[in-house]
Amino acid sequence: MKNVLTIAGSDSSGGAGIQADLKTFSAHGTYGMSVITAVTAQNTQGVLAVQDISAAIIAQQLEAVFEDIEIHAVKIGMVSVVETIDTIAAKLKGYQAPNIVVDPVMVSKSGFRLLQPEAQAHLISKLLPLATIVTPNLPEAEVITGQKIETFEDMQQAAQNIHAMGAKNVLIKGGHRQTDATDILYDGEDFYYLPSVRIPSNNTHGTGCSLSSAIAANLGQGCEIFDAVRKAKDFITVAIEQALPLGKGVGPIHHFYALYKKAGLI
Ligand SMILES: Nc1ncnc2c1ncn2[C@@H]1O[C@H](COP(=O)(O)OP(=O)(O)OP(=O)(O)O)[C@@H](O)[C@H]1O
Ligand SMILES: Cc1ncc(CO)c(N)n1
Repeated sequence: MKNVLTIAGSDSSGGAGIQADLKTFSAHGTYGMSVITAVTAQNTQGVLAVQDISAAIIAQQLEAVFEDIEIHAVKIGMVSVVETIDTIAAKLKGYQAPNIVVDPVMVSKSGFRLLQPEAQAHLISKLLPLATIVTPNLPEAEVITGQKIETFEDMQQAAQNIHAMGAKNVLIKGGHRQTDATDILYDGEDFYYLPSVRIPSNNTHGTGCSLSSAIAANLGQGCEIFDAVRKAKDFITVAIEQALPLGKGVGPIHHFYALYKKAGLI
């Protein structure tokens, strides 16, 4: 059994954040752990409020898990503020954490800001150099690079620019593209296209969180980077196809569908 840690915010509706990450880890047969950076009051319709957790408690959560349990991969999601980023960067360096997946969460699907503007530059300078892979969506890649991204060529250019900021691998996600939902992986040498049609679903709450957690679980289980991303893309596509029409807004994806199907339970 491989042990995978998420460092992220809590989503009370269970579709994104820590809850999506832990469900994804379980669906991949890994043992999931969590360091909570913020508590959001959130549902399928939006984010109502956020309480950031103090840097001291974040540091103690990190110490609690790293001092006790071997960790094979780490996913970083919502980090809110500068102090949170500093704490995470220092601890992950100190413990020489392996397989770090950075999902540079900035704004929720409903448009609520989950990363303070003054923390954006900090995320770039402190977390990207630690990243085995960083997984921006198109608006996040635009903020990180300062360039407009529309075409596949723009996505490739952005991936190269973000790679130059220190991330070993870059996955530019195509969930916000107008046409298809093709993602592009760049490993510093080659580009790999992960093609996908756009599934006409309103229930895509937590897609980004779950994709990055799936990549972390796959890396923790020993996959090479392309395999880890390709398997995660397959997982997210099935999970979106079978998404749950829960709530009055954007419902969650189905984290366990692929697993149940494989086990012959569906
Ligand atoms: N409608 C869709 N059809 C097929 N794939 C999709 C769709 N929406 C998102 N995806 C895929 O889901 C993954 C997450 O991408 P997306 O760009 O939605 O992330 P995100 O914006 O960070 O998500 P979140 O809103 O949860 O933060 C990507 O692999 C993307 O291609
Ligand atoms: C806590 C949390 N993290 C990440 C996201 C992704 O948008 C979200 N909606 N909520």
